[in-house]
Amino acid sequence: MICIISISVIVSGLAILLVFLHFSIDKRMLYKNLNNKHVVVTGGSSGIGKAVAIEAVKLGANVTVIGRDIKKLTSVVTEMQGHLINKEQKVQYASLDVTSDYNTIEKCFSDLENKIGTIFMLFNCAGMCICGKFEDMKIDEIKQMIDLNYFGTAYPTKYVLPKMKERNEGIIVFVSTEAALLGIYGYSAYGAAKWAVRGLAESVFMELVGTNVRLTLAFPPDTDTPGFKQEELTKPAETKLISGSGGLHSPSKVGRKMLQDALKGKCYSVFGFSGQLLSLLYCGSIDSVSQVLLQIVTMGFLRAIVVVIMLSFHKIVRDGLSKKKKESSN
Ligand SMILES: NC(=O)C1=CN([C@@H]2O[C@H](COP(=O)(O)OP(=O)(O)OC[C@H]3O[C@@H](n4cnc5c(N)ncnc54)[C@H](OP(=O)(O)O)[C@@H]3O)[C@@H](O)[C@H]2O)C=CC1
Ligand SMILES: CCCCCCCCCCCCCCCC(=O)[C@@H](N)CO
Repeated sequence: MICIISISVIVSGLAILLVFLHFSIDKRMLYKNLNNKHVVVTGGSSGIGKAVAIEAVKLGANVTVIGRDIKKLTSVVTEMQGHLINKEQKVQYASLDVTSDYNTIEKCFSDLENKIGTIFMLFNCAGMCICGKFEDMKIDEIKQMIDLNYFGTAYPTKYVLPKMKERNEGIIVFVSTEAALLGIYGYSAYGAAKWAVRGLAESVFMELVGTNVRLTLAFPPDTDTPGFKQEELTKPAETKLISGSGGLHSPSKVGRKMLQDALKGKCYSVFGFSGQLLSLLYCGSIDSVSQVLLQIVTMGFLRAIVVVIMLSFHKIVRDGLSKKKKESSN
């Protein structure tokens, strides 16, 4: 009897929760194309940002790519011109260091809008990783990680956000990393900056409730870009092993998934098995009833699995330590 009563209490509680969620979660926006829309991609001259920019051109957008090196920028503009789908479409570049002070960012973005129109979508892809244990990092590298990855995202966002809210339309994408779902050896200064990006996003999510402006927070795994090749040169062996367990993915696939998720109005954009697993467990988003249900049903079980995975990562670190101890005593 008690059993039947408790089961029916749980079932009806769940039903009430589902109905509540159905009516309380903001409906997702859905865009199928980007015709006549201005899309700005910081870091659009290489890697993931370049892939996003080309994908946006294929969807009919007017695209601006931002970076520092003019050679790389002009070559991407030429590449984008090869993918235009209509005659009115415009593509351009702007040379800007996103770690500049806010006034410089504001001036550049306002010029961009004067040239090809109000910004509908901002992709913050400019960023980089200097790997190393925290105690081995140079002081200016620690600062550089925050200046580029955090302020390089926060300032352009500060410019577009109030205008988007005023128009009640627009999409912003933050590019974080899987290393901002789970702290990882060797991604200390970099990871902290990307956690800051995530922290900003998760507050802004709530500040956007009830509006038609959307923010997508992307958590890419290792992606085979020029930036990735550069970071591999100084990456600790432990970091390579741990980070590599999520696989190495192509920038075009990662960029396309990110753009599609953003057009669907998703809060989180993850890639591959590791992204699904980590975002299920270390979740801060409420995207849909089915997502919440899946989290509730699988959380305990998946937590157990990830504890084992994390312990295996600890073992990699310990093994690395004893290997180094042995080497130094020889
Ligand atoms: N590749 C990977 O494994 C992963 C990457 N990420 C993140 O994805 C984003 C893109 O990375 P990825 O494609 O690998 O990097 P790339 O190094 O290939 O491209 C970086 C882009 O950012 C631009 N950029 C760098 N510094 C500045 C600056 N100060 N001002 C303006 N533009 C700048 C670069 O142009 P220029 O140098 O000319 O300025 C380039 O266009 C980064 O935020 C990165 O942290 C996240 C997870 C995994
Ligand atoms: C069967 C295996 C399951 C594994 C589950 C857990 C996997 C954790 C992987 C963490 C990957 C972190 C990638 C960071 C990429 C990044 O930001 C840098 N490349 C910087 O550019």
